[in-house]
Amino acid sequence: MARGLPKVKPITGVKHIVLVASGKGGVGKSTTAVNLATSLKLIQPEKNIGLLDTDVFGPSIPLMMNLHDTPFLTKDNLMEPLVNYGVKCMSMGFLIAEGAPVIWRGLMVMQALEKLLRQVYWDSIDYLIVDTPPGTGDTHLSLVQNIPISGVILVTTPQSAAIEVTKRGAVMFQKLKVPIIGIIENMSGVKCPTCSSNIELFGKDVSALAKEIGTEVLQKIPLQQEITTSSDKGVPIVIARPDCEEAIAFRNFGKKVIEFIENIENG
Ligand SMILES: Nc1ncnc2c1ncn2[C@@H]1O[C@H](COP(=O)(O)OP(=O)(O)OP(=O)(O)O)[C@@H](O)[C@H]1O
Repeated sequence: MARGLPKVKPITGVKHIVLVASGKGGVGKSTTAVNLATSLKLIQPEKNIGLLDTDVFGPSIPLMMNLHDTPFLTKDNLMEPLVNYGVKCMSMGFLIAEGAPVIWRGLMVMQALEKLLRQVYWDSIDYLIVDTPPGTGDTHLSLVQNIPISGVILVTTPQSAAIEVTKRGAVMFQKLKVPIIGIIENMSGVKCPTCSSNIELFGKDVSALAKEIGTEVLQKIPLQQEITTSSDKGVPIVIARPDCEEAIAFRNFGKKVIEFIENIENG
């Protein structure tokens, strides 16, 4: 290894780390991470699931998981994750006052990330889902250089602007030798409230991108108002309306992620 590069070191107690990333902001990355983590717990209740929010500037997990307390410290000065829906969560949002802006330089962001990676008492976790900031920046590079990552999920909307940056993200992860588990096509269409036909809002074909980067579209998630309203209330759609089409789609996606991890475990 070149001098000065950090060494990849597991997070104590954590078996598998899955990143959720997107090129563009606002495409539903946190929504995907939250519904994936809660789906994994619903599908495999015996497993321990963690959700780590590494978006230091715009943490969404406290709102989406309805967690607003400050973590306790263990006697070894490690932060105890907060738990909801059976998922252990950690976020910068637990450590700063709600609504307060984070005005930090890069170095401070890296120190915060180090804290989130190394000073959390996860105890024992089978799958740690890591929500990342939008784009491909310092945080992504630091994650890849510091912790072993089983795979990454790319989230995009079927819109040229989003697809283009997703491709750049994919190339970055490929260069860094992080396996791409697949793509989530979010807001993939909207159901007409009168005739139920699918309206393709953005109209681009994400499967072409998937083919180009040698992966697959794991799941299409429609644009559905209830995803936003339940998410804003701190209840992921897979918990709020487990039988709706979107919740089934998220669970289906969760099964594919489990399959991917089990394939790694079985060599
Ligand atoms: N399929 C969907 N249907 C309806 N609303 C959605 C859907 N996916 C996400 N949203 C809503 O869109 C908004 C943005 O979603 P989210 O915060 O998950 O995106 P993000 O990519 O993580 O954003 P950021 O760039 O801030 O990290 C949220 O209000 C969320 O509830």
